[in-house]
Amino acid sequence: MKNLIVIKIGGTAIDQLQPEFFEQLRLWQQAGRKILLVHGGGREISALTQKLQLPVKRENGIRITDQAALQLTRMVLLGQTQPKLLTQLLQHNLTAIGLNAADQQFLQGELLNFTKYGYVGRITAVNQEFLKPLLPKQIVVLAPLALLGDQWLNVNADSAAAAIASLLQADELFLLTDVPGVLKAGQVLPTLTAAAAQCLKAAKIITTGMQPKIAAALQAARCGVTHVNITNQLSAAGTQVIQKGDL
Ligand SMILES: Nc1ncnc2c1ncn2[C@@H]1O[C@H](COP(=O)(O)OP(=O)(O)O)[C@@H](O)[C@H]1O
Ligand SMILES: CC(=O)N[C@@H](CCC(=O)OP(=O)(O)O)C(=O)O
Repeated sequence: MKNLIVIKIGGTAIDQLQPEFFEQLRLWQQAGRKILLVHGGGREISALTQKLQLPVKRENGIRITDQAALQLTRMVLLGQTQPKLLTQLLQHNLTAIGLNAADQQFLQGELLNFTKYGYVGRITAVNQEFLKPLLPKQIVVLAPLALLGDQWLNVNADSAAAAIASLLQADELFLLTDVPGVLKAGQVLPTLTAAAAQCLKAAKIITTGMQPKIAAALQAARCGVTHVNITNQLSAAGTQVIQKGDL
């Protein structure tokens, strides 16, 4: 989709959005760019899980999601995180609409590995006919959930944003997080290839939530999204994740 920018905002990053973020969205909209926001909410899901004295189980940065965890995830993402982001957009006079996977079968998915992760999926289809007329007029805000038939699936938000950007052939994907990019010895790496990421993972320099983020970014770069950046602000390039011939 021409002129499309997909921005993923991590659960922590939502609480740290600066006025410049909203100003940039406004400038892009005025310039005719289409904007789709995918929000996380992992920290809030874990907080509620702990409050209810249930175990928080993760593997490779992915939440192991049984029925109870799925219910909590849906509650937090659609009842707490998404309205919080929509309210901030409203406060900055930006027109936005929040959608979930079940609206016109908006986001469809498939299971990742039920034995390992439970009801965790990846996004396989976006209802483009429904989306197209919405996008020029408003910012579309999405939670990282998908439907397989009538079964809801929890999707890592980085993976959701990358899949959506790939399926829609976005020009740009920003993975906004709470760090200025991929760090090595305290410095932001300006670029990152798959091969470099593998070495840094083996050296335990890339750990926890940064692992699925980089995997998602590489996937989007491979699928033809022209610019893929991991950063903490839209005005800073942070780390550009690039597709190389050595994958
Ligand atoms: N090499 C690295 N560079 C930067 N952050 C890293 C690295 N390795 C692990 N991390 C961790 O990854 C976190 C970002 O992932 P995550 O917490 O899942 O963010 P988000 O909620 O925005 O998706 C950082 O806050 C940091 O703690
Ligand atoms: C399968 C899986 O792990 N889903 C994530 C969805 C939210 C998310 O990714 O939020 P952040 O981007 O804020 O971490 C979760 O349950 O935490």
